Amino acid sequence: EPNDLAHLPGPPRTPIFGSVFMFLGKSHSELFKMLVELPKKYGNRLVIKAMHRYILHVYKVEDIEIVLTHSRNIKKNKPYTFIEPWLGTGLLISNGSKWQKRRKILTPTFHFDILKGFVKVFEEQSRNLTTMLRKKLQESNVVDTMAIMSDFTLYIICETAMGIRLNADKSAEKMMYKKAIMEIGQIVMKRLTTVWLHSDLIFYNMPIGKKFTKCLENVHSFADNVILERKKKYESVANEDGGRRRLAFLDLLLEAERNGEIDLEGVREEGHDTTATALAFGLVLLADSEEVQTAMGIRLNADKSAEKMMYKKAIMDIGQIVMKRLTTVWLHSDLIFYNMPIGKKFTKCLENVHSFADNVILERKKKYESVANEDGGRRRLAFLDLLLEAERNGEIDLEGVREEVNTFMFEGHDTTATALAFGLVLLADSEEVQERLFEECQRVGPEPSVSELNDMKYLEAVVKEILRLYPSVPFIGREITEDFMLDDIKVKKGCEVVVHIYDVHRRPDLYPDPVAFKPERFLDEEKRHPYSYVPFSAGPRNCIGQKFAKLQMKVVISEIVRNFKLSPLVAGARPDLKVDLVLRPAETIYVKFYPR
Ligand code: HEM
Repeated sequence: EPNDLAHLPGPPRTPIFGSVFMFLGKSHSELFKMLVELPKKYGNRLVIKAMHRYILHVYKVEDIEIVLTHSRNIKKNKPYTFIEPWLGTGLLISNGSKWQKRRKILTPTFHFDILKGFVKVFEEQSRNLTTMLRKKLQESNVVDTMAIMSDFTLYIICETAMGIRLNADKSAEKMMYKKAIMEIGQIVMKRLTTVWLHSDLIFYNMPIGKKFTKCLENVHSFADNVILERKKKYESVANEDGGRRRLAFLDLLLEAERNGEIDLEGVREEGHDTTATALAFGLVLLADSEEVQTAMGIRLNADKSAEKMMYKKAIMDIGQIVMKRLTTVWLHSDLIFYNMPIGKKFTKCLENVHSFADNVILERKKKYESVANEDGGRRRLAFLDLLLEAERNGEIDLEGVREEVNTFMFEGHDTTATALAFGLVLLADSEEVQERLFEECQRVGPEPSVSELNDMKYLEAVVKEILRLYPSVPFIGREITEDFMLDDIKVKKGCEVVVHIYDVHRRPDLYPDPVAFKPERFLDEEKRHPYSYVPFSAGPRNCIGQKFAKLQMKVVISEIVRNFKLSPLVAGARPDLKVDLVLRPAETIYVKFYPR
């Protein structure tokens, strides 16, 4: 059966090797330029043959829609297998039922409600960044954008998703981790474009493969430490609480209080309701039971026994008094009741039960807040806790936890960091955009809430335009597992399809004056094909962290614009790019900062 792809245009193919030779010996930035040139030479659908593999590259919006929305062709293509030793088959790389199950477990951890809690961390880290920058500017105005942004995003992913604060004593490990990621990206690209390095046997026995192994050790040791640290904390809380699930009744109320859904008085009332119910059923002794203690998330230990006795006695007395009052008609009057010894005793008893209940609330609140504050005010079942809980329940093993931590630690920081680093270059080059943003920030005031951030339309347009010009993941690929039609051509099982996000975003027919930085493009509700803008991909394998990424970008960009004026080293200059796992500048990029 003839292969439709064999007839599509593309670089010259030799019978056995296909087109692999054209990539040999090229630098990473030369490779990037070559890739960008391909559609100009060969059109919107082209094929590169690598040995026996047909790799279809698509640039047409309609084709991109078909590929990305296909519900069963969700398997990632060959290059992803080269990063499997690092990320395992975590969410980015896995497929089939494993991917489905994991996606289901992890989706709630990036729910909008959870993001709202993360905004505090975004803000705090943005303030730390501006403080750091102000200090730094006393020596020099020239700032390495990638360096500051990758620190910023790494702090954030660790603090929000992992529940771990990276402080000064971890800076050596952090540096090693970041350096290893950069090297892994370069090595993987070298391997991809050098056909004999595809063989594991050859690759791992050459210096480049040995270096790769060394890098893996470094990234894994960093991630393992994060897991270990959080696991220790998680288990210490879980064990203290007798292995119960963490969001006990009282925690839920305290959480609601933190979120402003209920006030402290409400917490007290709810807490007392339980007492009241217990009373009503005459189950006074319930206060002594495991269940009540579990619900409240506290342990009544020996040093509380006096208070506990007092509480139980008070409850007994209250029961007796209420019955007496009920059956003695003149005691129904508050005026009489509270002025008689029985009423005074009642008041005393109330004080005792209230003080007991209040202490329970206070104690748990202290513990709850110490955890919540340590974790930067985030909600408690963040990403890593949820995984650890799933591990406790036997839904995932520790290796699975590792895969996801490695995946999210990388995807969750490096992508956003590069977008921000490029974004600062673009902003620096346009005073006009900075001023317009500054005005919008002034209208809202410092520390905008999530809904205020969402209302900042110009900020939204700026973030979109940054990701149009510099989509952190410039291309993505699939291995076809089920034949499908791309309009008139049949794409068969075993082929690979590559979607070029970067190139689509710069097509002049879709974006007039495509290389210009014009956030205004996204202000008018002009009808644009939805698949002409896909920085986060689309369809079933879209980015799980897109809201997280955009919100984080908005917070830090507005904080920077509020505090600094940026200017370029060379007006109008745009960095050369290179192939890597994410879009990277070929050289370090600098921007000048001036305090406002
Ligand atoms: C500006 C920042 C970001 C961009 C441009 C971006 C882009 C993308 C793209 C294009 C994909 C599809 C990849 C593919 O098909 O191979 C993807 C997937 C993914 N992203 Fe992001 N991403 C960003 C930030 C984040 C963040 C902050 C997180 C985590 C907190 C994250 C986690 C993931 C994961 C886990 C996947 C795989 C999802 C799946 O296959 O089910 N990303 N991202």
